Amino acid sequence: MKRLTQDEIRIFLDNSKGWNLKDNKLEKVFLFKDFREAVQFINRIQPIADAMNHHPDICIYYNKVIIQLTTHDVGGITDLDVELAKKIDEIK
Ligand SMILES: C[C@H](O)[C@H](O)[C@H]1CNC2=NC(N)=NC(=O)C2=N1
Repeated sequence: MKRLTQDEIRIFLDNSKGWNLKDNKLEKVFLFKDFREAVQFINRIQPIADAMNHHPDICIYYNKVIIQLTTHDVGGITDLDVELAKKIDEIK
């Protein structure tokens, strides 16, 4: 994995929809009809995250899911976080 520079992070944010920088993590808020759909979304993330061995921080508030991405092993944002962000966008 490769830690991203601030410029590389900015390029991803500028070219993505809904991802922001929060506490030095990539963050996006996803809204659903209800809790069931929110949980189903998280369940679709699970096999992707396990296959990558890279896992999101997730908060769920009824129909709102907040995904935060950082690489805990290096204490920063890496290419794995951007890769996972793109895969999560694909399954929304
Ligand atoms: C031991 C295991 O491979 C590591 O702890 C992996 C698991 N998933 C991970 N996920 C994330 N987001 N960051 C990590 O550093 C990380 N490390």
